[in-house]
Amino acid sequence: MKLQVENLNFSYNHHKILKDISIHVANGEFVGIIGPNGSGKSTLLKNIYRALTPDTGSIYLDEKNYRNFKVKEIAKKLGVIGQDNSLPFDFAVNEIVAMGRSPHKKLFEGDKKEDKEIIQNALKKVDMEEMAERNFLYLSGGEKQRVLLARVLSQQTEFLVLDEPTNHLDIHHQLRIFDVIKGLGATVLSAIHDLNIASLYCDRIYVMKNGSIYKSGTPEEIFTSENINEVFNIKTDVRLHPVTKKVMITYLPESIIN
Ligand SMILES: Nc1ncnc2c1ncn2[C@@H]1O[C@H](COP(=O)(O)OP(=O)(O)OP(=O)(O)O)[C@@H](O)[C@H]1O
Repeated sequence: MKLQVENLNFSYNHHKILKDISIHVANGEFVGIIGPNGSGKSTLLKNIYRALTPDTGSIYLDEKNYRNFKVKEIAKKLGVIGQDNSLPFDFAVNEIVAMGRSPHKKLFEGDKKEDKEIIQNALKKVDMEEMAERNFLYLSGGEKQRVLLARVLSQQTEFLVLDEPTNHLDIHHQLRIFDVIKGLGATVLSAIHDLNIASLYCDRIYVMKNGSIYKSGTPEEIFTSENINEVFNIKTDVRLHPVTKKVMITYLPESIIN
């Protein structure tokens, strides 16, 4: 499944937020979006997962214009994790994960054996099997995030749009979730704050600044000290890690290096 966004513009109350955005994600590619707070990452993803409607521009999924997809058709193809997981879900964890199966079913169709296995497997992947019967409302922020990830895994879509999917997770679960997502072989577009995580997992990265695409390229091309300084106004030391063979960024804050 591939995505193409062409010349997308979006405004909130006549205030232009996204300016002429064109991006593409190839089939099976893992693409990150990085950028400072307020640069427009979430707004772009919301336009892509149809929570917002662009002012102008086009979005294509496998060459088909988005406007020509029915809602259920999109839900079979596109799994989404938004930024806000404080949803008022008064349901058990396994019921929420089961919701991921609904695009694949008819109205009022119950869970088959195959659905139950998919749900169980999704819970296992995010380490939430033990909490399957717990009420979602009373979970910690990170546990809620893992449940919503399990829901999206149970949806079994070819394309995932993720808005900082691990921002509430401890480092073990961050790596575990990204390993799981990477292992799916799905097409992924994800906003990521942690530059080292982006470097580890992304094939390609778009950098956003002030509502525009500032640069795009491989992690090696994007993560230079110069680029990071231009976008985030910080000093860094960047080198290729001998074990991961990925670019690793060490932050050099003023109070520590002086
Ligand atoms: N509902 C809204 N109404 C008006 N302006 C909004 C709304 N939501 C976001 N904005 C503004 O749009 C701009 C882009 O916000 P967005 O959330 O897309 O940034 P972001 O890059 O995802 O930031 P962060 O890294 O903080 O999550 C910001 O200036 C923000 O204040």
